[in-house]
Amino acid sequence: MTQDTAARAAEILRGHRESIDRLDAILIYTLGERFKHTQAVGRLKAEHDLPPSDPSREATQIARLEDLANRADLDPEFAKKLLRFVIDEVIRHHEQHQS
Ligand SMILES: C=C(O[C@@H]1C=C(C(=O)O)C=C[C@H]1O)C(=O)O
Repeated sequence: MTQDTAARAAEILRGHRESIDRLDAILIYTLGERFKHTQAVGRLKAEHDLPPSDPSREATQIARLEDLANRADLDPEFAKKLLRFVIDEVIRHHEQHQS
């Protein structure tokens, strides 16, 4: 590899990493906003004696996310695992609201 091609590759890598950093920030802020709403849902459920989890709502979301993932060129299995991970954390919060 010449010095020129190495410098060009380094520049391309830097550009990708800047984009990755911006997208990571979007992911974190988006998750923060999502958790604000789910915390409000958790308080509402606790006030009205509703169960922490809602499997039928989850099934609808998983089907929707699978479709979105396919359209976004994202592995649908990964998208489902990610949503499951997030929802499990939300349910844990809801259980804490009820105790
Ligand atoms: C947020 C809710 O509570 C739980 C968490 C969900 C989520 O994080 O999307 C979905 C369904 C519920 O199991 C809800 O009922 O809407």
